[in-house]
Amino acid sequence: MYLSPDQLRRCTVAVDLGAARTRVHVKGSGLIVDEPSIVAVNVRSGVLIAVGSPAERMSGRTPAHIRVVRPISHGTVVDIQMARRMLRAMVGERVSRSWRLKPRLRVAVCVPHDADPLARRAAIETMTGVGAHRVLLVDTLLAAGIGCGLPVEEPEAALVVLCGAAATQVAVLSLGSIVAAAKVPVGGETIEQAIALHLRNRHELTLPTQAVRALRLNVSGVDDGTPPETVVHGRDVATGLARTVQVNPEEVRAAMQSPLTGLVDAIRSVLHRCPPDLVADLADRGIMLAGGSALLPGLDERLRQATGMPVSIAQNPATGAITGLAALIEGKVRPLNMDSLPL
Ligand SMILES: Nc1ncnc2c1ncn2[C@@H]1O[C@H](COP(=O)(O)OP(=O)(O)OP(=O)(O)O)[C@@H](O)[C@H]1O
Repeated sequence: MYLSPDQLRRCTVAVDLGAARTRVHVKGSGLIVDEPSIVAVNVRSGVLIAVGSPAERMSGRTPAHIRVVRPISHGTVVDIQMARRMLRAMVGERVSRSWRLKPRLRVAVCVPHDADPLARRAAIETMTGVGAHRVLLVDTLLAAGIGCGLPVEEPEAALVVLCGAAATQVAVLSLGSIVAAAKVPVGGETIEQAIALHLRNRHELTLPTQAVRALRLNVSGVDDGTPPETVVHGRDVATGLARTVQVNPEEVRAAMQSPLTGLVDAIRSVLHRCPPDLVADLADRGIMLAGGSALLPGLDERLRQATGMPVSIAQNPATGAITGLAALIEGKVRPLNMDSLPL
């Protein structure tokens, strides 16, 4: 069964429910939401206290009656009620009401390539709960391929590596379909865990999640040369007291490298499952990196060395999937028949 371009063009809203960020594009208005997929809720009263960035800042700093919740995990809605409340709050009461009043609102949603029927159903129920009359599911990898400007509708191979927060998906696309794909549990969050483990072992320091993220992003911004040491504040593993240490960005970079081995293996396994003609196409075009974690320092170089193929980073890697989905509903993509995702 195929999703025709016409079916997608009748959608008004495109949604990417990511483990790290939720993105909503409304036809004619553009990207109206790009926020962390996090809510803070008062467990006594059930009241939503904060959504998106303000809720993220509360993470790890809340009293017992406030819980910070991530309703989406690994690209799958794990708490439908909370995901609906989060979406309503993010788009705003006025837009949310107009969705509910629209009698035939059609929404296109990205779902991971390997989403099982439960995960697909959860995405549909989340959107019907915020006013969607019909929900069309589009493979995130196809959307990302389109969003990165790859010619996915042509009879030639395009290799997209979508590096998200919790996982990385790899696919070879041709003729609007996925020829071979793989998913590995490697992403921005895995890298942060590796850095946290390194700091614990090397400096006997426990760092809050947000400090690890800041450290990683700090290191990402450092060009080659002699990077300055970074001062980090955490809790001493032995004494439990606050302590400050100086961390060399080079050691952080080194700690970030080990989880990436799984990524190279996934690319190799996808290429092994492709017909030789398609693999030959990729010798010139190479690998397209998308997703927020595509910006990890040295990732492109590491993949270049491991595969011997050219590697490029999408212009706006983090918004690749929503850009592609938006192009589909806005009718900006040349006609292509895409595999629809069965329920
Ligand atoms: N400049 C940067 N350097 C390194 N990593 C970054 C940068 N900007 C964002 N990231 C990381 O990218 C990840 C988020 O990427 P993205 O927005 O593609 O995820 P998502 O679509 O929500 O997740 P998933 O695809 O796993 O559901 C986070 O882990 C974030 O820390």
